Amino acid sequence: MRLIIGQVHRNVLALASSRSCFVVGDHLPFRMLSLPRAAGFHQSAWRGSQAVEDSGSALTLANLEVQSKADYVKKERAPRTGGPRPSSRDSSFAVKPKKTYSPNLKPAKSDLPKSPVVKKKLKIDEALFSASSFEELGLPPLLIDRLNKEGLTSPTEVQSASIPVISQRHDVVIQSYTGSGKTLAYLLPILSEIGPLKRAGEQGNSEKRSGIEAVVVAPSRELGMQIVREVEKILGPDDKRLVQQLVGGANRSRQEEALKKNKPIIVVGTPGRISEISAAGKLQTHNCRFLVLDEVDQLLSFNYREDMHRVLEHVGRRSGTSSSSGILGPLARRSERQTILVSATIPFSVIRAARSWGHDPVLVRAKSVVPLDSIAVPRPMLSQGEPNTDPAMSVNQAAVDSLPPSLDHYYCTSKAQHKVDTLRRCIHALEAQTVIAFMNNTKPLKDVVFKLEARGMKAIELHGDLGKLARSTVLKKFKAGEFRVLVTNELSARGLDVPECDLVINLDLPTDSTHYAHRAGRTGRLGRKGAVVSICEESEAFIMRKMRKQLGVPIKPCDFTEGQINVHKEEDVE
Ligand SMILES: Nc1ncnc2c1ncn2[C@@H]1O[C@H](COP(=O)(O)OP(=O)(O)OP(=O)(O)O)[C@@H](O)[C@H]1O
Repeated sequence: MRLIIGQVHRNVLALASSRSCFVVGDHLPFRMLSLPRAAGFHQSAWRGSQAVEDSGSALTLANLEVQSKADYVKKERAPRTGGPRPSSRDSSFAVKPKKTYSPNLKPAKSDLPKSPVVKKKLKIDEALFSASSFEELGLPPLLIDRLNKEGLTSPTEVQSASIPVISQRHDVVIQSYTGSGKTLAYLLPILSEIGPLKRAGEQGNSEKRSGIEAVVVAPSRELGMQIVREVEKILGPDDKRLVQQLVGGANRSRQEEALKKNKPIIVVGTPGRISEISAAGKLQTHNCRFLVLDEVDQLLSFNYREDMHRVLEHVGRRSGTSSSSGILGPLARRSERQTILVSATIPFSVIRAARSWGHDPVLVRAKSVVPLDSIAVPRPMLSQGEPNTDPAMSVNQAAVDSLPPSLDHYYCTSKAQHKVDTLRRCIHALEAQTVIAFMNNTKPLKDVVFKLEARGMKAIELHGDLGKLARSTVLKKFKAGEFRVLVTNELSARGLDVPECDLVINLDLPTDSTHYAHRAGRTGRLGRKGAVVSICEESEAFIMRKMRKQLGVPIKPCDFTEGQINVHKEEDVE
């Protein structure tokens, strides 16, 4: 294996990419993935990756020659390049019979949720699930029992692709659209090897190891706590103390006490709190086998660089391994752990970082597994596949691949002072029951909540200025259906899983297509239907048209009158 050592050292924490990602190292060639061993079940994907490399074009499911269920994805995504979607899809919202709703005539109490709150059964698109079972993926029987007890019987596509590859000890980058089940895609292979549910062959190793065996890092407390709940669910009530949250905003000394008392095998936390406790010598992660960065593109942004540097330097560093002054530097230490990087949006800077950190790192997507060194720097393309001369108009491939196929996208224009009214009309017209409305700042959230409540629509705000307890209470109440609208900011854009959410509204436009994609992904979870409506001022409509081109999806202009949505004639994609 050829190492460009100098390059690695020079590039530690170098800033990279327009999205302010930093990378450790730059060019490290990796051994090619041994096909029969690691990706035998994805030969077609492999062939596809070769083609991609040759053509130098962006990596997509389509050019990976994926057949069968991938056709489903293709069919769903085909209209994104311009033409209108099949009418059956539009019919969910656009072709509803006219109702007699009139904002002036309807009494305010009609906005109140029907009481008592009855949770409707959510229809899940089965095409998202893989043909194989958890048994076929080689998960241990105890773990499968626990999954079945929680009602989880079939893996999703991304889980089917990830579990065998992680079990074969590859470092991986997992990219799959929002709500496709990425959390279990990395948790299940980890819990197959550590803790009380692990496979029989691993039991003998338990004495050799002690302490924390997996560290999961997430950018927000909410996401961190959500992952903790997921681990607790799988471990079951008797063993849930084996996972410890280390999120910011919570009492640090209590977390440190719990580490000492409960001796967890897995910790989940935010970068700041993990590095704080680690620096204080209260968190021993040197023997750690797994490091997961969930929402990796955000974690590698400039804001987190110091804390992430500590995490990357310490997790999985065995005592006795040479320090950073050693000739291999950070690479030697990295070799002891398996690194798993996860997000719906994987920019090329993350691929570059993963190449420099990993052993045989591979990119896992719902239908494919490809070695990272086969991925060329993407060339900007227009959505129609033509070469691009204006970088601002290029398709943002990372964002395109992150959008669930089951979403309908719309935008409408409104004067700033009428936006909340438009929001209400939109909710009525689409008959949405669980709505997340995004704004860019914290201050106006309260005002929107006040206006909605004044009209009898139950709404609540969520933002970072609320204390930890208040934040979790708000989320709990919203998930329980006590409020119809959650008015929030970017804090909730990533990872938040509220399966019932059937409508996302942008009351302020997101800053770019990646932010649009993460916000949009709060609905349409796990193949469910969902709609995204952006409410903008007339002068901002061009931004929506631009975003439509960058994302390659139809974002249709519309308005809401007489209690229904009127979709305007599809504009040609310019
Ligand atoms: N195999 C499965 N069977 C049934 N439900 C599942 C399965 N896997 C995951 N889920 C559920 O699907 C939902 C979405 O999963 P998850 O939050 O992991 O998605 P994600 O891909 O990480 O989304 P995001 O990119 O927004 O973070 C969760 O409610 C999770 O419990």
